[in-house]
Amino acid sequence: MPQHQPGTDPFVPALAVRGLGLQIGGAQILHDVTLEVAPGEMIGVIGPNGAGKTTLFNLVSGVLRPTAGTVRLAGRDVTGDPVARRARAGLGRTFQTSSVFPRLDVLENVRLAAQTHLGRSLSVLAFPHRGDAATRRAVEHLAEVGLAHRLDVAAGDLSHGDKRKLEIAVLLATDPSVILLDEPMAGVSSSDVPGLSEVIRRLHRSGRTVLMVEHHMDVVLGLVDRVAVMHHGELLAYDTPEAVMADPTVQSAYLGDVA
Ligand SMILES: Nc1ncnc2c1ncn2[C@@H]1O[C@H](COP(=O)(O)OP(=O)(O)OP(=O)(O)O)[C@@H](O)[C@H]1O
Repeated sequence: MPQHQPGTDPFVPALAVRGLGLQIGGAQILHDVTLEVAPGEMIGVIGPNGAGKTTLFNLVSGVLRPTAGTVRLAGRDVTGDPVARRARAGLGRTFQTSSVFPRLDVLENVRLAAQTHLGRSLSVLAFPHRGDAATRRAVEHLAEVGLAHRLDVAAGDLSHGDKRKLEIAVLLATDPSVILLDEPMAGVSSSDVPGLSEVIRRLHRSGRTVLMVEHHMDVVLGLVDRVAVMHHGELLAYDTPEAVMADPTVQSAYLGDVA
């Protein structure tokens, strides 16, 4: 059982999406998506290309505004809030493409995020030292993702798998209660997949709430509590991996498409 983070109420969903829709021009990109995620739960979001997975993440994180429905974080309606306010409310997100500063070293990438979160100025000239709060926090998060031995390496020199781990450490430095991972395995070599999966598994075990869009079915099914299956902008199924895999509608609509 995942531990619940302090201050979270197990009876209030960490994330609740109700009747969420997005219409652009005449196109219905997302239609009537309703799902709840309990504190400490890990959800996999799957579906064929163009099914609406990234759009769902964009609506939840505030990159896009829905034309219908609501988004609630720990019971609070954030539907009208911009990205930064949702981030302050505890929503953290990684993107499909790498977002690290390639010329800065691993420690500096995370220290900057920690420093910003702790309310200090966003400056690499803030004369950091190993004992300051932001640096301590950065080292802790880098240990959590298994990069404690690579602090001085330029982020641009890391493998794709290690860059993904670094992005997760950057995210952890902002202390998110709900984490959205958008295709964490994208571009990662197959030899790096097990290590990265283990890092994600640890995020879950530490009690954080995680939603993950991922095409690697074996990774998703081995990690998550429930799977949300998207198809043509709608939520086709939302259940345990076993139930979803056994669902004939899912098999024909999704698994049939990708076979
Ligand atoms: N701003 C937009 N304007 C018009 N169409 C859009 C817009 N954003 C997304 N779409 C369309 O909506 C559909 C869903 O796209 P989305 O990127 O959410 O799918 P996805 O499931 O994440 O796909 P993938 O697995 O390829 O990343 C696609 O057909 C896409 O072309």
